[in-house]
Amino acid sequence: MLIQVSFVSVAEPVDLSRLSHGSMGKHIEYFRERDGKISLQQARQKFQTEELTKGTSHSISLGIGVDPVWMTFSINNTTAEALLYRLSVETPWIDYIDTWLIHNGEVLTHVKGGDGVAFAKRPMQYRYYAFEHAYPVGVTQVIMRVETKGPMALPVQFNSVEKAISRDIASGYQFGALYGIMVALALYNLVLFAFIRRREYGLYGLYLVGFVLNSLSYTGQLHTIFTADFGPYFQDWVDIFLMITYSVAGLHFGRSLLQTIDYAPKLDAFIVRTTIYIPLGMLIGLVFNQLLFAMALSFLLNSCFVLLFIAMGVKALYAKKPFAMIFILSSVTAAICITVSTLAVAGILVPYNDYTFKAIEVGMAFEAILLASILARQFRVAQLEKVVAEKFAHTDPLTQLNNRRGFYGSTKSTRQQIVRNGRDISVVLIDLDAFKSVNDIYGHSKGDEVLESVAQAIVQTCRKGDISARWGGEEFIIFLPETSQKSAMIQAERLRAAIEAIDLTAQGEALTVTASIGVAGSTDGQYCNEPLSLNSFETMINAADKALYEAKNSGKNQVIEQTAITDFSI
Ligand SMILES: Nc1nc2c(ncn2[C@@H]2O[C@H](COP(=O)(O)OP(=O)(O)OP(=O)(O)O)[C@@H](O)[C@H]2O)c(=O)[nH]1
Repeated sequence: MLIQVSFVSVAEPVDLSRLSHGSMGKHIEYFRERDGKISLQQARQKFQTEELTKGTSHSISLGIGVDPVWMTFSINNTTAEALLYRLSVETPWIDYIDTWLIHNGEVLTHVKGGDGVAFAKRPMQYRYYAFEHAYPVGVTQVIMRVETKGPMALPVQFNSVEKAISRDIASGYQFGALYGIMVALALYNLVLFAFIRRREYGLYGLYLVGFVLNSLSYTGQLHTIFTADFGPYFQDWVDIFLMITYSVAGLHFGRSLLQTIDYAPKLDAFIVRTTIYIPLGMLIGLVFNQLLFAMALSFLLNSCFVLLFIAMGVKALYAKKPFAMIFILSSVTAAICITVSTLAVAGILVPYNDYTFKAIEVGMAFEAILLASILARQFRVAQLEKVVAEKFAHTDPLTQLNNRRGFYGSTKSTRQQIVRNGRDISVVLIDLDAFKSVNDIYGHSKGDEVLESVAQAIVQTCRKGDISARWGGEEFIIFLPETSQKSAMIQAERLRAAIEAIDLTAQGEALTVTASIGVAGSTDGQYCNEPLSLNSFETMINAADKALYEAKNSGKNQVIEQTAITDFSI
């Protein structure tokens, strides 16, 4: 009878011959240690006499800042020999875990661990609490006491050692893939930043590095690799500072990408202040050794992070910024995934399992990739803008002809070739007559229309190979390769007539436009009695200008060539 009573409240033992691996969550019964610390003996009594709560999912998730928990489950080794199994609690932040194995009423072993215990003293040098034991034939009761300041999420796993090792390998691959993508993206963006010096690439790189460090830290991996011997005190502080690196870099990346300062100055200033004051508050916490205070601030920043991201996206959408929608999509996805993981860890609404625990990482990876796609598109837009800017640097926006810079650039190679071959070049300079009065009488836009029409007339009159440009306000120039001054005169006269014939009306009346034209050029490869040289081009333009001046002074609407000019020494 007594034996029967003692098993009433303890769940059926798990048969090891049928279990090579799995979660113990649904086999566990537990109670909370509400009235001060109790001994193992007292706990054993409670397990036998009190009503216990049964686990319902893979993890016993009870929330943040809760009383210590006593848990128990039993396993039954029905084989003929002891079996080596690994017992683990797969949350790395649990402060203290004590496990007792009880066989035939005797305590076989007591294993202490948790991140409150120095890494070197933990039962396995591992990122979370785990130990291996050869379970003897028959029933062994496992009793655990867990105490932690952080979230009480207790996914208890019981695996044969082979299975435990293969789970380790699988999780190594998963983390490797995740961090591999993140680190590759981070390096790529940091390299881009080093070469093209755009802040958003650098900040995005830092954001990704921060994310990886944060993940390494809260999954306990950092402390098994880099900071194993630094002690739990150091680890706690490192954890909370690493937690905020990605949010700080991420927020500044968002500001820089969306240029929030231009259309949401208050939000922008709030973000700047948040990313200064919260880390500052944490530093003060460090100086006064107030871990809980600093921890609360880091949680606050990380919770605000996603909300501020969404707020930036919404503001950008209202301001009709490109990429705003995809920015919102990425941050909302991340927010949902972070919420899922947080609720699962806190034991509220969402069941705890491998997927819900890792949702935060999947969400962040998804967000990182979407943000990378924004940067890639932005890169493309910047390239297009550069091409357009380059075009405008050489083109007059009103007439679409070359400007001065475009003119020199596009004539250069032809000039060099002609000079080498001893052939002819000519220059025609055109200045509209009394153009000021067109603006004054009919307005500036009519003046613009005239300039466009003249540009068209020039393009239509030019032969293939001629290069025209807007030289100044109402002045145009044409470079005529393989053309002697004599031939240039004929072409200039044709152009003068074409300009005069432009069919324009203003205020219901015909508007006649005329131009004065100066021409200068070489004959038989000679210019000013010397073979053409590259220098003679400037001299030729000046000579055409003088001829133009002459045309203006002697009645306008005419073409004059440089022979009328006697002084070439410009
Ligand atoms: N609409 C318009 N006007 C321009 C532009 N660039 C320069 N102008 C005008 O062109 C006029 C040039 O005037 P002036 O240099 O006195 O020349 P003009 O009236 O043609 O006189 P002459 O050359 O002596 O026949 C000025 O009124 C400028 O404002 C432009 O892009 N669009």
